[in-house]
Amino acid sequence: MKVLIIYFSQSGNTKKIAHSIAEGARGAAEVVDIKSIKHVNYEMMQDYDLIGLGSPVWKADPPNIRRFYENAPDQKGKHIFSFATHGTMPGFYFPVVLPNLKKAGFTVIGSARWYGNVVMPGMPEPYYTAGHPDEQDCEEAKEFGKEMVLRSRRISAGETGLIPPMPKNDIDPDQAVAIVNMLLEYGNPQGKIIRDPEKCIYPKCSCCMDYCTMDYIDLSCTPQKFGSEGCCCDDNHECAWCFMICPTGAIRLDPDVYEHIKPSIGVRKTLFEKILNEAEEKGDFRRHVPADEVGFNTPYVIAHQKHPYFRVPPMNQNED
Ligand SMILES: Cc1cc2nc3c(=O)[nH]c(=O)nc-3n(C[C@H](O)[C@H](O)[C@H](O)COP(=O)(O)O)c2cc1C
Repeated sequence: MKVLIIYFSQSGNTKKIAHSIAEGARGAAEVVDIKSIKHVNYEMMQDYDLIGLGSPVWKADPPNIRRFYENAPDQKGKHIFSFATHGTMPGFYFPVVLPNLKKAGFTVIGSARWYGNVVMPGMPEPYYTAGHPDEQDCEEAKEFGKEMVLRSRRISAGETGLIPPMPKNDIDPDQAVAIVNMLLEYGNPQGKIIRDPEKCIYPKCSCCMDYCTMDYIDLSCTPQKFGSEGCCCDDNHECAWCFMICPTGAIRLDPDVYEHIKPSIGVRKTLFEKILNEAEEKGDFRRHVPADEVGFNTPYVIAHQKHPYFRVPPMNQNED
């Protein structure tokens, strides 16, 4: 059996889980390849019997994952499993992603999710889920990878009863209201993203262009293109990665990041704590950061006041 694991990962959590899943799958399948979604096309998927598709949770699904399944040609029953990493509110991911994979013609044979640290300009540092994915998460991911290969084989051999039902849309009402409100927000809730060409050192650096989830940036053309609007980014998917990884501070949020995040500090605290306390009681969440040490007074970009706020490796050094 040939398995292809495809992932999108901004801050590295999903990539770590994807590699653990691949390691587990290698114990049961002949060939297991792993690739970032940036390096995958539909044609190459035809060579594989089983696909694994993973990403972080962004409200529901990140826009590049949505683009992947919405544009996919009919997959004629090809087996797929879905996996995700997330912060406090994973609720909408599987109920949105799995039916869409089915609509694209995949047979969805399983799904699993793990907690991951959250790196966003205005989110607490440390965050509640810091330390995840940890060793136990990776062990679980290995098991999951192996189980998916074995399940795919058995389903192909006729045990179609092993195909799990589509998830019920039974999200906790508080979480649902919070997520729906986020989805309805107009523009980027973290602020409009603006690039100052005077401070930009392109072509010496092309980080923002290489890492843009939506390929919104092209600094090689004239006039240069930056963001969803061409001259700035105001996409409501709440990404601010170019701002986080720019080494020179050429990319800023408008209104100014400090002014922007001040009013939102602590707004979601009660909800986050309620959700995580319940998850902890159910044994779904293991804390590495005690609740009273979560950095609500030190949002990420205040805790890390140096550029880049988050260091990414040059794209060509990414082995997958
Ligand atoms: C733009 C953005 C939106 C996010 N939205 C959610 C969300 O709605 N629910 C949630 O639980 N986590 C959310 N997160 C947290 C990520 O899902 C979490 O940090 C994930 O582990 C990141 O994975 P990565 O390191 O592979 O990028 C969001 C993170 C970002 C950057």
